[in-house]
Amino acid sequence: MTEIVEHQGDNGPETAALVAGGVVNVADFPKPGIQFKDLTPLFADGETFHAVIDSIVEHYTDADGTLAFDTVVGVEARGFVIAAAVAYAARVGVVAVRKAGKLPRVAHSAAYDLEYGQAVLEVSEGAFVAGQRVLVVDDVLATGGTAEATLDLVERAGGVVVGFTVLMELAFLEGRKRLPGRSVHALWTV
Ligand SMILES: O=P(O)(O)OC[C@H]1O[C@H](OP(=O)(O)OP(=O)(O)O)[C@H](O)[C@@H]1O
Ligand SMILES: Nc1ncnc2[nH]cnc12
Repeated sequence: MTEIVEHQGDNGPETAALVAGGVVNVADFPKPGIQFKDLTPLFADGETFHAVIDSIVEHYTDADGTLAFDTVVGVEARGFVIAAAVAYAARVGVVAVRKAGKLPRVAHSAAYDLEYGQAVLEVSEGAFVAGQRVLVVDDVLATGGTAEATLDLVERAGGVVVGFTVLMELAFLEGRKRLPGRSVHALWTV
């Protein structure tokens, strides 16, 4: 069995503890051998969800209140929950990067592997103004396939990725190795 080593995460031990308290481990989902991290309890707890979203916005806000991003991207489906809340709290817009076949006006597609399968992600025509600063958010960083594909799509669509944030990073799957030179931010790392 993999030994789980807990680290505090980039926003400090209090935020890491909040995230940790909202995650349930489910063995053998969606396939045998996968330890699935279910963050739906975190989303369902209003105070925790609020604190976690505020913590992300604060991380990208400097001392005089200036935001480091112009828009937020969420990755289907769990990333949508986080992205919409971050965008609302920061008073910016939100862009959905979707699984194949869901968008009516596809500009770019990217096929990728994730921990338990393969998929294709797509971004809409006109999703970004050229040079727009983009924060990409998701719930989990595992192997990094989803993140690598999403960041590539954002850049092909004209956005400038200023950061990638997740609530939980499974460091033993080494997702950061797929994201060299990227600013990766995890609230809780195991
Ligand atoms: O780092 P990786 O190995 O690529 O895995 C991380 C991705 O896997 C999950 O999404 P999933 O595709 O299961 O979609 P869902 O949100 O629709 O459940 C998760 O929300 C991340 O997007
Ligand atoms: N183990 C895991 N738990 C939850 N989401 C995931 N996405 C990829 N791997 C995952």
